[in-house]
Amino acid sequence: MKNIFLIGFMGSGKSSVGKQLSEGLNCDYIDTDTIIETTHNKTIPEIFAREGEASFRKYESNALHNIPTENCVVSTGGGIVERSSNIDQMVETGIIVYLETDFRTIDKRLQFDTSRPLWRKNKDEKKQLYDRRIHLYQSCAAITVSTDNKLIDDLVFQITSQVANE
Ligand SMILES: Nc1ncnc2c1ncn2[C@@H]1O[C@H](COP(=O)(O)OP(=O)(O)OP(=O)(O)O)[C@@H](O)[C@H]1O
Ligand SMILES: O=C(O)C1=C[C@@H](O)[C@@H](O)[C@H](O)C1
Ligand SMILES: [Mg+2]
Repeated sequence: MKNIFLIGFMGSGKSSVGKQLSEGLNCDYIDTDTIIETTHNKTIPEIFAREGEASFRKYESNALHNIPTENCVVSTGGGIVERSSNIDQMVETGIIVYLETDFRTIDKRLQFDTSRPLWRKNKDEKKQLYDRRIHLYQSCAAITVSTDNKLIDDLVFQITSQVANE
């Protein structure tokens, strides 16, 4: 099976959906954020605070470049599309699924979140980041699934059927 890369903004559900999707497809599961935290033995907020975002992006590209070449569902970090080399790798080696989610939905899902350094910014900055990134997600996705008002189970079902047609 080709790798399946889940992309989308913070809070779109890449990690929640990815785990269940991999179980349904009976394949391996990888979350690039988890790989980074395990490899460097630090939380993402610690990496951002001590080393900065640029360092985090290097770790993220390394994590992506070292995953197995097939049979994995990969939940990426929301900023994976910030580097074009990451996009190229995902396009060339797998099927990219974009979990499209309204900003208002994300704002609601992450209202009490403190684990995402880029979500701690003010609302205008977060909306600007969202507006800039949606074009990147849209431009590289083979499959787009809207997650607003959808249950994780239903998203897993929808993605499983759409991936089978690829
Ligand atoms: N379809 C959904 N319906 C309701 N809540 C959801 C849905 N998908 C995700 N959530 C909730 O939103 C929060 C963020 O989800 P998750 O961690 O899976 O997002 P993510 O896309 O992996 O974010 P990140 O880019 O930061 O890794 C969690 O509390 C999760 O339970
Ligand atoms: O959108 C982003 O840039 C991020 C999303 C998270 O998955 C983590 O990768 C980190 O908090 C950065
Ligand atoms: Mg995640």
